[in-house]
Amino acid sequence: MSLESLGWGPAFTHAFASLVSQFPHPLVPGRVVRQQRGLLTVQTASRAVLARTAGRLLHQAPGAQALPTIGDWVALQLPDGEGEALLHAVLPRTSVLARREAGSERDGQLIAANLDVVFLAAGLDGNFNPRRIERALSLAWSSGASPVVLLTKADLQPGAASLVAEVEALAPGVPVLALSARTGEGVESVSAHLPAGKTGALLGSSGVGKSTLVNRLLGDSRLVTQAVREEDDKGRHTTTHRELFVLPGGGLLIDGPGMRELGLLGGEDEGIEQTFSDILELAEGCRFSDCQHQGEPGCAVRAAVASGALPEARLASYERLRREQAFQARKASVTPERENRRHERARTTMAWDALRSKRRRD
Ligand SMILES: Nc1nc2c(ncn2[C@@H]2O[C@H](COP(=O)(O)OP(=O)(O)OP(=O)(O)O)[C@@H](O)[C@H]2O)c(=O)[nH]1
Ligand SMILES: [Zn+2]
Repeated sequence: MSLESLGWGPAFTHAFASLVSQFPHPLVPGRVVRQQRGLLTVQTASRAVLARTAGRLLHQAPGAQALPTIGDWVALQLPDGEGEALLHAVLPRTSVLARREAGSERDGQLIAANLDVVFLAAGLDGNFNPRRIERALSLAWSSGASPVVLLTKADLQPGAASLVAEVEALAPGVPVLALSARTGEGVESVSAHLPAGKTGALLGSSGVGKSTLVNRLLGDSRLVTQAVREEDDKGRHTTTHRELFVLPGGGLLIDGPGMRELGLLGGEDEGIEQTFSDILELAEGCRFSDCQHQGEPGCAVRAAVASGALPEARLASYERLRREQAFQARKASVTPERENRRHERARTTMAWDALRSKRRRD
């Protein structure tokens, strides 16, 4: 596989050449094509290897942003035989998509690097929310890549055309495509935005149809590119990896369950987020990113209540809903083992009670 087909260009050649001279051992360039937590797979011109980040890079890196992420071009020291390669350096990025952590001193968490296009997918079914698209757009713009909005599940929405117009109005100059991964309608216009050698990332909350779309785009090549799915130690499918797929037309697309955990695009609490977007926006101004608005210093939400900008009753109903939701989430997360232990304890208690009452009778 040539580096050019993975998106390599003259700027990288240049950066790599000046970097290599600083290392005593031979290095080869490659691109991070798969990431599962800290485990990276790097594709070089000759092969794909697992790579470990060199200790020096780990310790010298000024902040998390300097560490390798999916889409990065890196300099590797290949192993003599089998085994892991050592990743010594990350080449300067042309763009970087990071989760924003408002009010925090820390760097944003990296999502992907060296993107030309960021596809923001939103479903045209029940949860359609232009506000969320707006927020996601600002994140995409700040990456340095160009956003393209994908309105999925168009087959479920007879009024798709007017919603496209609505989104176009809030995002002047941004292509807005309606498509259906189910019928295939509009899917080819997605590939048209990703010519050979260009890299895109697909972002969107769970259920908007990202996997279905990727399957459509990949066609038969999915079977080749899809590696064995990892399982964690409990045999569950892990949901954190990101992968760079080569589309039949030569475009490169980063996707994976890890691409949906973008706070801005909403998750399970998106109903609440939607309803109380004003509070969430205020909360971005809180000093602590995990502020509970319970009297922490620098709390922008409490400040808004104090100034009268946010009615106290509205904050109270938001907090009540959050508590209910947290309770539901805890209930849902009772694991079988925990459930077993509870039964175990109940049986033991019953045995003791029986023994005690027997003693009393004796
Ligand atoms: N009607 C319709 N349903 C679709 C379309 N695309 C996906 N779906 C359905 O929507 C559901 C979610 O699709 P996925 O492709 O798994 O969504 P996802 O965004 O990958 O979700 P995660 O894997 O949880 O991140 C599935 O039941 C799909 O069959 C579409 O274009 N039209
Ligand atoms: Zn606060």
